[in-house]
Amino acid sequence: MPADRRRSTVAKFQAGGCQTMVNHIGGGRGGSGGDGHGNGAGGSGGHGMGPSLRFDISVGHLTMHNNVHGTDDSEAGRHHNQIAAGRGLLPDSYPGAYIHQNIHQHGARGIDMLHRTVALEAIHNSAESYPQPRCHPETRTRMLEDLRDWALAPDPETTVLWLYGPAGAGKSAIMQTLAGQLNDAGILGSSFFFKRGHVMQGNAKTLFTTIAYQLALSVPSLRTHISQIVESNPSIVALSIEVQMRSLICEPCRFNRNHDPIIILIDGLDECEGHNIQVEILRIIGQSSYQYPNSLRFIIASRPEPHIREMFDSPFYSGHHRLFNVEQSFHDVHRYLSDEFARIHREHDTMARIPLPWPPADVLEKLVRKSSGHFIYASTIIKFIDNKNHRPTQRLALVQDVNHAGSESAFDALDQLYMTILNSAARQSELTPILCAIVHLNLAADQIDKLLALEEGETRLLLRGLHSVLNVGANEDDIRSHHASFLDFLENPDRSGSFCVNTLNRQISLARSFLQFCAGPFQDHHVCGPSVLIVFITSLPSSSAVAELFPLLGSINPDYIFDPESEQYLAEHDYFTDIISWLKNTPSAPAHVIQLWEDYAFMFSINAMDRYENIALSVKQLVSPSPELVRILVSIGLLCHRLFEIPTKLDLTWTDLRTTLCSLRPNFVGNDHQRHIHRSQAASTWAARDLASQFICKMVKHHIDTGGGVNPSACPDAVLQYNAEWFIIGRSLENYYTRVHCDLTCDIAYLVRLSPPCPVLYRELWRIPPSEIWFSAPSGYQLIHHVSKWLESFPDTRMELIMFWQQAVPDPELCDVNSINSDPEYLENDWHDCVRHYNDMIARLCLPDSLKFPL
Ligand SMILES: Nc1ncnc2c1ncn2[C@@H]1O[C@H](COP(=O)(O)OP(=O)(O)OP(=O)(O)O)[C@@H](O)[C@H]1O
Repeated sequence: MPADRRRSTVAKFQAGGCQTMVNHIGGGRGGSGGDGHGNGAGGSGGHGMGPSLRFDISVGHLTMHNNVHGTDDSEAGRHHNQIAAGRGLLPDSYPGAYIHQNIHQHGARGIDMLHRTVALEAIHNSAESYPQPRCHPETRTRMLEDLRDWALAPDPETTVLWLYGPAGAGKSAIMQTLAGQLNDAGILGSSFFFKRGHVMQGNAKTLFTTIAYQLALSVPSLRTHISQIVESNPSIVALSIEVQMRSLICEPCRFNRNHDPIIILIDGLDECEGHNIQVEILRIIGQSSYQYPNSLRFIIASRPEPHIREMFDSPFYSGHHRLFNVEQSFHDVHRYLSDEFARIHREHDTMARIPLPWPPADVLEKLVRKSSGHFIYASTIIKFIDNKNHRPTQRLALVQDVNHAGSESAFDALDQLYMTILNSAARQSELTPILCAIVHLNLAADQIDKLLALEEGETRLLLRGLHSVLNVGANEDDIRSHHASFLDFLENPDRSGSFCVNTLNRQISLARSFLQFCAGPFQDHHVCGPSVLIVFITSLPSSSAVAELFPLLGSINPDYIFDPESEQYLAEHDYFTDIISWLKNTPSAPAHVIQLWEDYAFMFSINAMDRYENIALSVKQLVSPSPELVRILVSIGLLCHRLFEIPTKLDLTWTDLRTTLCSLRPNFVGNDHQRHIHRSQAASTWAARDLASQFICKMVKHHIDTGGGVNPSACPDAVLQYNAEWFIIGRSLENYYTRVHCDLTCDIAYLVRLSPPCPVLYRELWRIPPSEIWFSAPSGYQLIHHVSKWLESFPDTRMELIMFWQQAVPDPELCDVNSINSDPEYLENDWHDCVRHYNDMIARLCLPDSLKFPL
């Protein structure tokens, strides 16, 4: 559209372009004359035909079909003929009218035929849909402005706009308000508001005929063409919607003389019967935008149902549509609520003594938050409170009482909406466990699949029907509710009935699935941490009803409990105390399950004590710890291994680790399997020797198993580390393999340095293939450094091994000898730090000083 034309359109918009015409026509008797308007003089009444008088009220500027047969010569008729030439507008109570004779005079018999088939109630200001939802003043202003700008843009990049948002977000109110504004400006082509289940508005049969009918009346240059098409082929109204679109809308639009954009609004596409038809409508509209790119502009509003989204996401629509999200607006809802509360305060007699502001600001804020920025909640409570038969203060109190269950609830309308959505979903019985997991555990779709042992993708499939209340998002995103009120609804059995997620049976069933999942092999780091598990389990009543969960609580895979990712959460709050006291308070909780959790709590505190200041640790005085215990302590304190790695690194079971470590626990009641250490004075050094020997064997074995090659997936330590850091983007197993290999070489270096001079260990070091030593240059230099120092403790000088390793450097150039990692001073400092760390730990555990390494 040229700039000046656009200006004229906008000017029309701003001016409102309204002409008021009031047409008094009485049924049964001749109508009284219409009031004069513009140049027209008021006409005298026509000779009415009584019952045959018919109004078809439709969009503002267009039609009041006054089929007053035999009254063509009435004053009223003539008068209307004069004013109908413009695209005037009538007040809402008297939608646009101009009399049919006008059409007849232009030979528009086809329009008359069309008129008999259209769904007048689907038009934006139809009497039947009164009162239509409208935007409260000063709300959605920016959105409405953006929509108008898009619709009137002179050179649009797209001609189809999809306005989407969850149930009750306010889409229809926006579409109604926009239709009214465009109509006021005389630039609305047509509108169609679908209505679920309605005989005329609930299906696609009349969509395009209704649109064509309005176009014939709103765009003068199309009128004759549309009329002639229907006249020459009356059966068009019964042909396929594709043919109707092409013949009644696209073809005539080629004759649109003024080239102004023809704006067509379609609201509630998701309410049209049949998903396939909805998609078909989009296909037909999309096709028209290819074929007639500049004449038609469609604004289509719907909930974000997957099949509609998929159509817009498909290559067919790619680049041809604009997305327009009806976002939450807490500001708008606040505005609406405060205005409405003020009005209620003004209008209700019982409010005279209630001080303003009412409700107080904090209550208002809470209500705004509860709305989640969508209007459905806000408008529902206002309708409930604004009831002249009740005191608004009491009604507001009921709204705030979420547990209120009376004959009449504040949320009846809301509940009906949610029930309709849930009842129309497929496979409802399978839906409730998923809803339960969403509400209680905040999970993503793929996590729910795993937790409930569903086939991959099943949760997403089952939730397809609930996109208007749930934001399912990408696979790894938590599923969120669009409306906070939907969660309240699901949690209240009086409101959600069989969909309620808060019944004890449902919660126990979810707990069972959760515990079964955690009892299985470790699958995933991010499904659910122990903190989530503990919070959920301890939210269950401490009654015998939960007895079936005890065996499962006793068989959780510790990999889940000591998962490094959960460590921080567990450290922030004493979840272990919560579960232990919950178990102790629950009748018939078995003692061994309580002890197991006490052991876990103790192990966790040893693991985390030097990383988190708030971790309290109480230990018993142990004068002669077992060699196994010392080995584990060397692993934790000197080599800084974390608990989750120790079973793999030291080749232990979790039970071994638990029994050994918990022998330090003050009231440990397991098998006291501590053995006295023969050389208690040098327990640590012998533990270092044993561990060094174990790690050398591990390295040699890996070399043999992989034929000297690099095989990351055959290295359990690398796989473990790789999985533990699943959240790091761009990580590769190869990197972890290198890191683990480097750590192993470094561990051997430290352990050998701390070992007593031991010829057996010396011989074992010879078994390490040189390629393993130089797999990573810095750790090779580290090994040479510490083993050289260790060899100094031997009575005789043995430096052949060091020379052998040095000669085996594959390419000294490649090995960054100047790197800080091979600097002797750095190596010494690093080693000292580790030894000090270990010695501190021994002190904190109140173990004998003899266990410390000399520095
Ligand atoms: N801007 C607004 N100002 C005042 N009331 C509003 C506004 N937007 C929506 N409402 C009210 O909120 C309720 C829900 O709005 P609406 O029907 O437009 O939502 P919707 O997104 O079309 O919902 P659905 O997807 O269920 O069709 C209605 O009662 C409506 O009148």
